[in-house]
Amino acid sequence: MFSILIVDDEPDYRETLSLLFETLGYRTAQAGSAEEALTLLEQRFFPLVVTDMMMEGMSGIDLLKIVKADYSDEIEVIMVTGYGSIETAVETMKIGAFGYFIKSHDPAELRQEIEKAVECLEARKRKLIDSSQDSFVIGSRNPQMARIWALINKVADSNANVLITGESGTGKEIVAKRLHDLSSRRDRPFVPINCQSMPPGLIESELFGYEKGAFTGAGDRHIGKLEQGSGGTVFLDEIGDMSMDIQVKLLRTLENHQIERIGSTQSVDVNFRVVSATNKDIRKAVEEGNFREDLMYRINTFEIHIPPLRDRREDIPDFVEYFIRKYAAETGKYIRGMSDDTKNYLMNYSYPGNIRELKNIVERLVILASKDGILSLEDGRPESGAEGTEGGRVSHIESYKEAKRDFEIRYIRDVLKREGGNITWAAEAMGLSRRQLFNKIKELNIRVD
Ligand SMILES: Nc1ncnc2c1ncn2[C@@H]1O[C@H](COP(=O)(O)OP(=O)(O)OP(=O)(O)O)[C@@H](O)[C@H]1O
Repeated sequence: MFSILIVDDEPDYRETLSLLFETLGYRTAQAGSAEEALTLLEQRFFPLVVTDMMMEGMSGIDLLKIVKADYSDEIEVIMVTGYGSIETAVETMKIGAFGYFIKSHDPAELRQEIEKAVECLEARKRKLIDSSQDSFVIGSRNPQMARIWALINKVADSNANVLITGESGTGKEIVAKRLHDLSSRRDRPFVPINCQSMPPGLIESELFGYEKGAFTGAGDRHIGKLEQGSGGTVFLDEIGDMSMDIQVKLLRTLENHQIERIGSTQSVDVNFRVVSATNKDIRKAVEEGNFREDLMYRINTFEIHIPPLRDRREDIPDFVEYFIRKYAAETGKYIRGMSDDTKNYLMNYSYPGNIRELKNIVERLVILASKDGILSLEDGRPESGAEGTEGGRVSHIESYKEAKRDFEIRYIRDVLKREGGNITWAAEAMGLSRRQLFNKIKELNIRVD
């Protein structure tokens, strides 16, 4: 249900608006001042704020300015005032209000404004979670993450280097791609490079390229990723794992905007923006002498920290819906809904592998869904019906904890079996790191053949 925050220092007027909006089918919350509204916005996400203009303390205009600065288009604001004038209406719209309503006017006008705003917010959301190949979930129902999306929108069209931090699977690469897509570099290449997966010798030639015959095995000239990304964005994933000597070379390139291919003495001008990501604590790496401080300052003009999925559970339903649509389209299956226990499981699970893990769980549920089109953990269990059931009915009710453990054991066993017992591959398929899977295997006492 759509939530509207009503801000007014007159309790009666707040109550009237609340009644009006609730009869229209919206959920409401009330704040008696702009200050209280800001506190509420920190705790819960309201896509729409309807605020009085003249209030004791901070005015509605001040509130509008702060909301637009912190959340930009993630939150729309409608300004309500007792004394309307064309000038104030124009002023509020210039600051970014979605609409304007004068208290003495017909409430039908306000209703229309609200409906327009809701339609606009929902259309934006639909566009963002459509199931086309390259789209992703953008925006958030979690206040902290909604602010991060607003910051992403703001810094995208600048040349500032951005460092994205956060646990594995939180969507750092998606954010990097979004920064690129929203920038004026969008028609030029987005070049991702994983600094962790490549052996140190290879990463240098991948980044800087080489001339024909530069070293044994160097066939034709190879254009490196930094040169390929010229005009566009280079995404340096897992930058915390970059070796010290490559860090020196990268820093030099960032300072003088030139590279030298290996085996060449000529410099080539390059103009790329760097977006980097790491799930390591880069400041600690600097303290421990594993990361250059000067490079850290170069790459993090802005730092964007993405919280883990378990700290923004409000977003789970949108992700689930998005991935169901994606995998239903891919598999050609018609999915009508999901069982209550599956919903509870998805809402309450801790997702150590974050969005990647949620994505893999939903993919699996869609693939294994039976003909009725209802997603069910029961279908997700390969050996379901084999034990603990009588005539298809569960003989005793397990505690939630037991059921979860049971699911995890079967799920991990099944994926391990499918990946031929290879823990690295199985971890990748599940959206976990190797270590996370290894710890789970130990904790659940699973035998790996
Ligand atoms: N906002 C999103 N919308 C749709 N899918 C998403 C979103 N964020 C992440 N994902 C999906 O989750 C998976 C992990 O995302 P991504 O690779 O960006 O995470 P990461 O933080 O870079 O992970 P790692 O640190 O392991 O490289 C990907 O498959 C991605 O498609």
